[in-house]
Amino acid sequence: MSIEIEGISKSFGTFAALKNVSLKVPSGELVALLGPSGSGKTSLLRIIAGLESPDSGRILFDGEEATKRQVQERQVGFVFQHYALFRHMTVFDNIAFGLTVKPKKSRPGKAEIRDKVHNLLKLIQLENLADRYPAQLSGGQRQRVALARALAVEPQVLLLDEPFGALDAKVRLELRRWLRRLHDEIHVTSVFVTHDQEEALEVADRIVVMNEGRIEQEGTPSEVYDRPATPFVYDFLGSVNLFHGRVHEGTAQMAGLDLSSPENASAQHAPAVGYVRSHDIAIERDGNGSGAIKAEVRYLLSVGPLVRVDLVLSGSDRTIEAELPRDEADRLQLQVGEQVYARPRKMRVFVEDYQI
Ligand SMILES: Nc1ncnc2c1ncn2[C@@H]1O[C@H](COP(=O)(O)OP(=O)(O)OP(=O)(O)O)[C@@H](O)[C@H]1O
Repeated sequence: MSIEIEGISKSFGTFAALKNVSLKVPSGELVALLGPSGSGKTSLLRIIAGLESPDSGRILFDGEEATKRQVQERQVGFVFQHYALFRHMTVFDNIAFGLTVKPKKSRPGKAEIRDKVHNLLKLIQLENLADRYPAQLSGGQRQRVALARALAVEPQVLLLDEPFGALDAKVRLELRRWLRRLHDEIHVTSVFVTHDQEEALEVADRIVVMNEGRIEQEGTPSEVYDRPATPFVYDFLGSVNLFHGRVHEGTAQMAGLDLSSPENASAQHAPAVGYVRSHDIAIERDGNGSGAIKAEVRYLLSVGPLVRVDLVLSGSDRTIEAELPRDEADRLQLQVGEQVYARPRKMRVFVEDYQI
């Protein structure tokens, strides 16, 4: 089922949590709402669910107005960060719950419920744990059961609010990959709230980046990562360095670099900021050719397969951060305190309201 969100606004008292948000979620897609705390992700999810009503705007399911529909009529399944399973019920009974409380005329028979729960147990790969109680499961297993419980009633839409937020990093990683594979199998339209960029980039078909109650950008993971539409998106999706400068005679000049910027010829002397991701800064021993900036190595830190290098730009006290594969760092044999050259391989320049 497709979801259309048209011009939704929502305030709590005088605080505007959502400001005229519009979004289309095509049927069968897995969409991540990504943004910092307080950006309005959960509010939007709750409005889609019918747990909250908007002050203005409309929600359409498959093109039909659903704004006034009750939660029960919307056929949505939820998984929350702390979706407490029923403690006194086994895994089997937890998953079966939604089916057993259906009105008699639409309730499946016992045998049908049993088959369905077994199929779901297979789907979440917990076939052997049907008789356990929630307290006898790990956090990751509990969230898988919560997902199976949500899926048991065959929702048209699945809403997930930070479902892996309470789990440790390794389990989170496993579960998000598992969720991606699961979605490839079942294709239920899903909206997934997260503040974790990596999680969104890895799991979602499309990412909606939210900030202060508005959508900053939406697109495929590679679109939002490789072509951030705004400085906010650049900053939010991965570590980034800022180079401050000005536009002069059609060229953006920053930190001793000249960047040709024909589109910008009209914005003479406008302040400009160049954004470069840490992994797009190369370090060289000799800065042959243009485009390299002299810098001093201030700090080196190995993080798994990468080495983080803090560099102080020569002639200023500004620090930038480069990220190198470990073999590249080994080859360069960098030492703290020595002079090197930093070369931004890819820079995106934002001049006031528009970008180059
Ligand atoms: N029921 C409420 N009453 C008052 N303010 C609320 C209510 N619900 C949300 N807010 C406020 O609206 C803003 C957006 O909240 P929301 O939970 O949608 O953000 P979020 O992006 O999901 O953040 P988080 O990741 O921290 O959950 C926040 O400033 C929050 O304090």
